[in-house]
Amino acid sequence: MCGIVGVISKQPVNQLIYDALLLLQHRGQDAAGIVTMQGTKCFMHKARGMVRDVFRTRNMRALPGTVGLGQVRYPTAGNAYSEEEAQPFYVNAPFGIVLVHNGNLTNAHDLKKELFAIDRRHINTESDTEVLINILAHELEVAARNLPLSPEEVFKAVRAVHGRIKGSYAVVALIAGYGLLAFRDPYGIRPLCFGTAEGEETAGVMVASESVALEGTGHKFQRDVAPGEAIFIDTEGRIHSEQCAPSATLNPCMFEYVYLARPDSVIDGISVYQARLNMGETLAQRLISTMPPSEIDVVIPIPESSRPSAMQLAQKIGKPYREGFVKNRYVGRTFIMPGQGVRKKSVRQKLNAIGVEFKGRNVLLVDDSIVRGTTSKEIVQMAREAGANKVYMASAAPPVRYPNVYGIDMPTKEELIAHNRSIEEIRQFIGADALIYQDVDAMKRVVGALNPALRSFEASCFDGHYITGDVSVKDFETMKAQRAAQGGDEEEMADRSRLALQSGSEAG
Ligand SMILES: O=P(O)(O)OC[C@H]1O[C@H](OP(=O)(O)OP(=O)(O)O)[C@H](O)[C@@H]1O
Ligand SMILES: NC(=O)CC[C@H](N)C(=O)O
Ligand SMILES: [Mg+2]
Repeated sequence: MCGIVGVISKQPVNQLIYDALLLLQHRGQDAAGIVTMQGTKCFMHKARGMVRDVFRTRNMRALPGTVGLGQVRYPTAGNAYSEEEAQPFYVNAPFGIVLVHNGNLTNAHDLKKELFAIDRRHINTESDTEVLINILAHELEVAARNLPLSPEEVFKAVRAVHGRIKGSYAVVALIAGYGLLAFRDPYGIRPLCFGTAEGEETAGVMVASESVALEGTGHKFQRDVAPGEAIFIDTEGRIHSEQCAPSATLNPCMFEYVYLARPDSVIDGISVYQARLNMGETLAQRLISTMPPSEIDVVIPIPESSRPSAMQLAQKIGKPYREGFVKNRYVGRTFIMPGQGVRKKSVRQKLNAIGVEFKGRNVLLVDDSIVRGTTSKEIVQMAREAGANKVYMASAAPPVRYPNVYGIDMPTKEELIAHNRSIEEIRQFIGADALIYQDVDAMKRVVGALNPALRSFEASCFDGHYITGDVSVKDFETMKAQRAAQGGDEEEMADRSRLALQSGSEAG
């Protein structure tokens, strides 16, 4: 996941995009970038780091114009440490295009070769987003016959793009002098929505990954972009839209509801907060059928994302909900940090136990998910060090057993604690006295119940079913090789750690 935003307004958009990116910071902590457009001229600033570190006053002043877009990056392809792979990407022909992307292309490698062999386009980085912008550029070149470029020609190009790229993608692009284009993959895996602002001075349209970015910047949520749909907002602010995929279906990523998104966002008609409450409720039912709640003295969430589920679970089993860990708000989200060394170190820097909540008690720790087991292993140990009698652990999500290829950085099964391990083996690894997991079907049922029109979710990391149907063993091998090629440069890791620790997280 990454956070993306695009806006067309009557007023300068630099501050608006900055504010929206701050609201999306929880989706990417590695790099940030903004492009604005004045007339047909584009102005760009992007760098590694969190939004507050990347944009200084002088950078903001150098971003004029009433049209623009931005991104916060959480790398899933290429290199986390490369400044060149920070987004937005730019190509000068045709027209001048700037693009931001949330998602992951599964055929980026083949497309890269194809782009050179057929289109004679050179790709200079390992980023799948650079591939994507070049595919869009090529298809716009083919579709645009006469000037001026029409919305129909833009949609024709998007139809061709859907035909070539595979995987997950929510995209916002600027076409210099013409407007803002947004589209979502035909499976609707990654989120994208848009809203409008009223008023003589402030009228405008914003497209963003999450509704929280719209609300927090004074935009009224209009609707989600449909899977396969493209929306083109011309420089006058007129909204054109068209379905550009022949058989689109909605399969939002389940991990957005589990962990990625902010709880105050609504994605594809489902409140993320309510989804987490519901997961807490079914987890409670499962717990009651596994062990007598009378053995538990207190329920303690592992901040931040597990709070709604833990709260609901505690209420359901009739036990007190207490805050036993304090989160250092100046440490970012650990799961989306690159490199296991940094993640491990950051758990202890991020969370600290309040002794009085643990001493002599049987505690049930609740987390939203257990992925690599980094957090739970450390936390269980911290609870014991704080004097807990028994330490039970519950996960509001089912075991994460399969790699994700759609924009969550867990490309290899070997790094997943639940891969090829029984629940008992995982329990031993994290050192808990008992371990309870959510059930996959129960999770789909209770989250799905919040939008009856929704038929399915992209939940491959839990059920091993890859919705796009074209992910092969070769793709996993390629991702594994890419990861290995990135290596674990210790200096870079230390650098990353410093950056992450210096920056505050805006995560909900
Ligand atoms: O098993 P692991 O590999 O440790 O990954 C899972 C943990 O990582 C996330 O927390 P994170 O600190 O990223 O963010 P949060 O503050 O939103 O909970 C998630 O909420 C779990 O706590
Ligand atoms: N998490 C994402 O959406 C990543 C976008 C893109 N694949 C990148 O690595 O930059
Ligand atoms: Mg967490």
